[in-house]
Amino acid sequence: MTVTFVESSKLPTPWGMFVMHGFADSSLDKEHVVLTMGEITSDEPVLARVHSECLTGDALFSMRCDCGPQLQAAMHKISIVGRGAIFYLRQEGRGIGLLNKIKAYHLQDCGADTVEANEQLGFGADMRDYSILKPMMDHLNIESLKLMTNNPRKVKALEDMGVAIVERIPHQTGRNPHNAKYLETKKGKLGHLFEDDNDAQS
Ligand SMILES: Nc1nc2c(ncn2[C@@H]2O[C@H](COP(=O)(O)OP(=O)(O)OP(=O)(O)O)[C@@H](O)[C@H]2O)c(=O)[nH]1
Ligand SMILES: [Zn+2]
Repeated sequence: MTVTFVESSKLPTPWGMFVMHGFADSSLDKEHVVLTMGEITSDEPVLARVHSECLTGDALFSMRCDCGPQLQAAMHKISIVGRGAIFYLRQEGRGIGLLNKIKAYHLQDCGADTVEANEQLGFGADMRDYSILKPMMDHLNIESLKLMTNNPRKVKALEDMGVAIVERIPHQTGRNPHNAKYLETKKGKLGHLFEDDNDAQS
């Protein structure tokens, strides 16, 4: 795995000015970005979101999942404190890719849940590899994270790689009638921690 820094630029957004750092991942032929705001290199843990690419949710306004609202909420929370980082990892469809995710959605349209659909396609429930994160953190001199996530397996996977996570910050938002079953499956089969049935913006 070789992740190398390429360039940084400004990225103005509705939540303020971020700096966008681009990285090339030669082993997967992928391009990742990290959005940062404020001074992130001090010892103080960095408010962070490790966000897995979801073209449908992040860019196409899909209501099948909660990814788009989660991304926007993370940018909003970071803008409030004026300091943080969003690692936007190109792990579409929990690592199976966009076209396989569409196949999985088709199976879900026919009654499977999100885990069963992956399994029917011959994949594990979650195929993500977070090892790309550490070289990006090292390049940016980010030492420890306050991680916005509901997924304890993500926290464990990062900690097992040596990423210091000082706090997990619940990140519930974007529930709607189209993703209610999906969120229940994430809670029941993937261990996601949802505090109640309503959005709990924190
Ligand atoms: N294979 C598959 N991937 C999905 C599906 N719905 C969303 N995804 C992908 O799931 C990834 C996001 O993972 P989630 O399980 O929603 O959440 P998480 O990142 O593990 O946890 P949080 O940090 O709490 O958001 C993105 O890459 C989405 O493209 C689905 O039905 N099938
Ligand atoms: Zn999504």
